[in-house]
Amino acid sequence: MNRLWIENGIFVTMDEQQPVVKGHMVVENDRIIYIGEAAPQPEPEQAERLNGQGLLFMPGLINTHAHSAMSLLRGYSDDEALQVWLEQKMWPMEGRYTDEDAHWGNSLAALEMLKSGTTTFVDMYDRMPILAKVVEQSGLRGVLTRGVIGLCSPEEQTAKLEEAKQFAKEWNNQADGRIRTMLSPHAPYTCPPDYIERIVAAAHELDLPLHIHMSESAAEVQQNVNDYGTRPVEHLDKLGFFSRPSLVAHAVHLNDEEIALMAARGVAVSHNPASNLKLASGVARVPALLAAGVTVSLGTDSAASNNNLDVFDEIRLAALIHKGVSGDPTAVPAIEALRMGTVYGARAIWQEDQLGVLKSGMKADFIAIDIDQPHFYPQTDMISHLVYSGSGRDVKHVWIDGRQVVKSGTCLLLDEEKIKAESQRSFERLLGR
Ligand SMILES: N[C@@H](CCSC[C@H]1O[C@@H](n2cnc3c(=O)[nH]cnc32)[C@H](O)[C@@H]1O)C(=O)O
Ligand SMILES: [Zn+2]
Repeated sequence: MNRLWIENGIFVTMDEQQPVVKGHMVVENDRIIYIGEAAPQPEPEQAERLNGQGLLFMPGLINTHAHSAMSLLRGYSDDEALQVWLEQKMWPMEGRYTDEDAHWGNSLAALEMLKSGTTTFVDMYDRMPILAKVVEQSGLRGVLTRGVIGLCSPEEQTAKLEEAKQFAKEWNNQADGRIRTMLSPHAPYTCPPDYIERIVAAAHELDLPLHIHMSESAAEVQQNVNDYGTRPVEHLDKLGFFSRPSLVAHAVHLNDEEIALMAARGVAVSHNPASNLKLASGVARVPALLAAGVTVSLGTDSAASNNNLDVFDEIRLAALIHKGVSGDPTAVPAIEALRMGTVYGARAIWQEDQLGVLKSGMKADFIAIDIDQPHFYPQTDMISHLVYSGSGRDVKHVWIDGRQVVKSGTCLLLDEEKIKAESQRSFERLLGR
């Protein structure tokens, strides 16, 4: 039995009932068992005690769209349009990856995510067993899916789908339940309709959710209309995609009918503001999506189009850019942006009953921010400070499933120096291959 009793802390809970608590939190094994202003009664026995003075505690951040292994390609191709970046820069480099490269890219991402306060992430890529092992070791929580590109022979399509199914079956609920799995056609423009239908059928067979890149650029939407006579949302709907719980990344170019259809089907969105700005894909219609009742969460996309994995950046961008493009300073208020990185993230991966809120009975996935720094003074509205002044660099401690994984900025379960050195060597080998 492990017990942790935090005293004297400020807790930004994301719980509508008591949004900010100054006081105590008690964790037993993987769960929060108490949070409140008064000291817990009776006093927890044999608990490790932590003085929360100078710390702000909040739910761990949830990154709902990433490609961890691509961390090795950070800074390799900047300032290009999506299709050029993807087809001419990323794919050739990814084609040269070995298992070892994937391991170091994934480890680098795990290190960066943990240290900047992400406790759960969604990842779509290949060589997924390698990432699953990194998740297992690092203590992270992940929703993992072997993404498949269908621009290949029917035999290769089948082999990729089988690999994706196998991975999903083998790893679902592994790592003490911290790993969940999904299936994912990469995008409507990289998977022919009949292949998407086969993937949807497999998701029904295995009872899994689906993930996909959708309506990221205007060119992609136009191509979908030219090739299939419909825009991507209707196209996927006709293929049965939304008959499964689904999470779509980007969703930048949507019309009102598409937003209404997504709301009706319960489709969740991973909004990736930094990646969309950098690739000049456009700005997603987040206020309209939220108004329609669509769950909007936040993702970094990969470090090759971001170029970091700091979800605080996405929170801040989400709170800023929609004001800028709409001319309405009340668009996406701070608290709503913070929800997108926590509660709505949990909802987008169908784990809102467990994650995203600090409340008795929830999983003990939480982070401690060092607020004894100039940019957090005067200590007034801490939600405003987190969104508009904070960053992942302010994260001091991280717990996942009640286990401390980052202590005073150091990852307890990963070898930081080795990961940095091996990532550097992997990248140099990739360049020379
Ligand atoms: N290599 C696999 C597919 C891996 S899915 C992950 C893919 O998503 C690509 N990717 C990363 N970010 C984006 C994005 O924003 N839009 C579209 N594709 C992306 C990434 O380069 C990678 O090729 C196959 O051949 O089946
Ligand atoms: Zn992506």
